[in-house]
Amino acid sequence: MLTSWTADDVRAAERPLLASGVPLMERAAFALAVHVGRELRATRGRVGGARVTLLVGSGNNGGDTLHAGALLARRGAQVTALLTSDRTHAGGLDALRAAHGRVVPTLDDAAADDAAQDLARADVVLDGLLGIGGRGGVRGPGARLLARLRTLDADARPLVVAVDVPSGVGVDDGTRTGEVPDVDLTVTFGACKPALLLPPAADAAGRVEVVDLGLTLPPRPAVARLEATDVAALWPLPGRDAHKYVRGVLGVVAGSARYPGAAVLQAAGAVRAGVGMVRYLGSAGPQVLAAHPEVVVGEGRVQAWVVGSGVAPDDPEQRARVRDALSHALAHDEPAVVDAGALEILPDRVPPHVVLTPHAGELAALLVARGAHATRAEVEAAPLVHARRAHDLTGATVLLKGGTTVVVGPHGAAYAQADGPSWLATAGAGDVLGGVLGALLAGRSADAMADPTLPAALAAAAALVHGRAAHHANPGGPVSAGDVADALPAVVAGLLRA
Ligand SMILES: NC(=O)C1=CN([C@@H]2O[C@H](COP(=O)(O)OP(=O)(O)OC[C@H]3O[C@@H](n4cnc5c(N)ncnc54)[C@H](O)[C@@H]3O)[C@@H](O)[C@H]2O)[C@@H](O)CC1
Ligand SMILES: [K+]
Repeated sequence: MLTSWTADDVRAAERPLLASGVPLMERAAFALAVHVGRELRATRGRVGGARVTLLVGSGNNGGDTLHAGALLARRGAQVTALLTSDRTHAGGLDALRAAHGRVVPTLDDAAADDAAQDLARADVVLDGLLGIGGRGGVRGPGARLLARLRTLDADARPLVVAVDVPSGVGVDDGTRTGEVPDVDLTVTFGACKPALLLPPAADAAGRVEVVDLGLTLPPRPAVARLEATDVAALWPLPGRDAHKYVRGVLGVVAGSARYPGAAVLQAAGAVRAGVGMVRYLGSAGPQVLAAHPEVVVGEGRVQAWVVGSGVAPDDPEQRARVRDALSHALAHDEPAVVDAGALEILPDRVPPHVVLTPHAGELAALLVARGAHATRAEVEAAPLVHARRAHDLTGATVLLKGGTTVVVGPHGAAYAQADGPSWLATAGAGDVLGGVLGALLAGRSADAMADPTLPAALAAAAALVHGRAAHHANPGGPVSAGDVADALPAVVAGLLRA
């Protein structure tokens, strides 16, 4: 599992070490210089003679950058520091000067234009404008330099390394404001930060290297990302004496005369993910049975529900079934996945074993229906913030679908899963995901009732498996939702061996 901590968590963890005289900045700068040196050796064979340009802000992030620049200068690099403030970390500046680095104040437009030539000639640029102390987008001279860097021709573009985080990202919430450099590598100190996992900021971060500074961090990360080796511990495994009812029965209320495919695909996701049994309720029974003879059509006992996919607004009977299923789930402590059409008929408050699976537009509509202001674009610009708002307003666990899927649950539980290829953005893929998640909740129904944060972990696991199934179905190329479902058994088997 990848784990990240907020700026405040990191500061609090640094405090006792700094108080006892541990030279954290020197350690951070040394590790940064090692990583940059490695990149330079890989791209041009050696560090000696390499042109290194430092973008230096007013805080300690700039201090790290200047110290790393000094170390690189001592290894023979030609280092230029572009200062963007009349305040600069004094120790870092002294170190760079002592190592014969060049220091260029870059405070006005003319100076920024001259500096643009430095940027174009550089082998590597270190972004040391803002770290965990940044508030809002980069302002002033730093923003001018980032604009110059962005508009360089592709063949003049140097390697760009972010110091701690790409400047201009919301460190804790993954937003971006104003100019944010698109970096190749982020060297982050003490712990990974949420912005390096969350969309849209993480898209700017490139490869992430975490430098261990020996910090003692709080037990619960701010945002996590499950990896392949985490799935086996979450997956419901059949015991020796298992039978279908023990393994979990999933009630599927999906599809309508107009959209029978949603029901077929949702059943496919659940069946292929290894649920004990699927019970289907709705008018698409013949289509579901034709595709999946193992499904049972009609009412009966279930351990979890998935409701709403492909339920047309003009299908009062199916909407009534969705309402009944939701009431049953709430009255009998059965976990439920609430998708698409069912989001509109969600009760005001629900427990966290109800998992909502909206995309950005549906999440915006859900928030608006509860009196909050949100547009689809705002949700996409700040997925964690809006998923958290939806959790706060409804009580539900929220899985917000997107290129990176964000999951939020109670007690601050949050995950950002970036497992699928862009090809996964295809009709019906969300129905398959709902089926996979329903299968997990049915298989771990009692556990999900006992541990209110488990549904969020299961939702993240479902997103991981779903994304990997898309890769597996057709590496590097297009996939249909059905292909994704078909790939599930092999992907799950592989993950259980991991
Ligand atoms: N606390 C520590 O001991 C350590 C900190 N380290 C580094 O220190 C960084 C944090 O340092 P700081 O707290 O000084 O914060 P930053 O260096 O992130 O930036 C704070 C400075 O930038 C200015 N500023 C804030 N928002 C701005 C904006 N939007 N545009 C322009 N200027 C803005 C502030 O006035 C302040 O002077 C970390 O990210 C990391 O790089 C590392 O050296 C490891 C040890
Ligand atoms: K930075």
